[in-house]
Amino acid sequence: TTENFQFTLKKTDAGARLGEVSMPRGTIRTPAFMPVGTVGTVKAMYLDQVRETGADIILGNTYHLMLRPTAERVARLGGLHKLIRWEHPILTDSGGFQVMSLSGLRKLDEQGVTFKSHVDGSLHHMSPERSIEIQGLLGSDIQMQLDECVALPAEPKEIERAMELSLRWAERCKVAFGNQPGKAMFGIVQGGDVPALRVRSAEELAKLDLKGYAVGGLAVGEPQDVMLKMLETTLPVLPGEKPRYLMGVGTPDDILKSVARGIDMFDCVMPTRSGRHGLAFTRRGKVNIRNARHAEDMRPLDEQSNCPATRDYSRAYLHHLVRANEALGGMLLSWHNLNYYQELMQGIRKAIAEGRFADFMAETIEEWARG
Ligand SMILES: CNc1nc2cc3c(cc2[nH]1)N=C(N)NC3
Repeated sequence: TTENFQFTLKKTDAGARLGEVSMPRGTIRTPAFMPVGTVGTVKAMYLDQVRETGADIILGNTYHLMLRPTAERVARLGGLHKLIRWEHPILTDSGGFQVMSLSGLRKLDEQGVTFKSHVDGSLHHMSPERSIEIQGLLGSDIQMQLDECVALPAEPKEIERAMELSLRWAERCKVAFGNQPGKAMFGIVQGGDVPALRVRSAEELAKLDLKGYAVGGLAVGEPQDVMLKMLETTLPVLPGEKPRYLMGVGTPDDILKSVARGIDMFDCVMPTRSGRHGLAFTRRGKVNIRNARHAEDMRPLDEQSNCPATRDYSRAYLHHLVRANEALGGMLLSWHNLNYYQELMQGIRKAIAEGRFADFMAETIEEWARG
């Protein structure tokens, strides 16, 4: 680790990149999957287990934490890392996406957004400056700019207006963030599904010389081929020596195809949320453990795994727990899925290191299909 934020590109294999982000709190091996810890917890998991699965960094959310327990209280309690007992890096989203998707949005203007809390209906205002202030109070290592996310489909004029506002907010966030050597503020490329707007957003953000760049406004229900097309349009315009983060993505298939196009970092609720609903990701494809076919299947999900949830518990027991809506069901499947995602990332990193990523991707997708 270093006292500065440092991204090192170690190897490329066609479009895929092997790298690492070193920060005072630890090193992030990329391509990286970041478990989502929305309100200061990766749901149904102990953070020791999250670390054990191989996670180098987790996410927190400005929107949720500012509403409860509030950023000021987290700061009084010593910051998020101390409060939740995770001493490795934490990336916090800015609230841009959550305000649009979760709150009763009241007003959006040049200054910021005014919204009603989905927790208690109280009124809140968030400006780019306040979002960065909150992320600072939380002690976040990688802070995201405040952006305006437009739900697709949308009129190109509307997408352009939101993209240009997000660019102005990126500059204000850069000023508000100032100079914090061991930390980083990432910009977020917007532009919806309009290639020319994506390119302009990426070009303008690149001029700000930020520490890293996220591709946002995707994984909002658009088809995978549209998402991949936007990556092919956007990534070549972003500086190659900076990390690229695809927000909210995704399934194992999304991740493989996005790594192939040059994405370094991912976050998604998929492994934890679907685990709580009884869906297991495995090397042989998805297993809906609720399905009656598992009721007396004494096999574990994968006897070769080193994860206890995957190796030691029968599908029959997992089926029973999920059908009975028992907490242990969601706990074991979240643990299994996070471990599967990290094993996938480990396989991806190894394949890039050995110059065989294309084969790894084809073989992995083929094995899922075999079922
Ligand atoms: C689940 N899909 C998803 N797309 C996203 C897109 C964004 C985001 C979070 C997301 N999650 N956070 C932002 N601040 N902006 C863009």
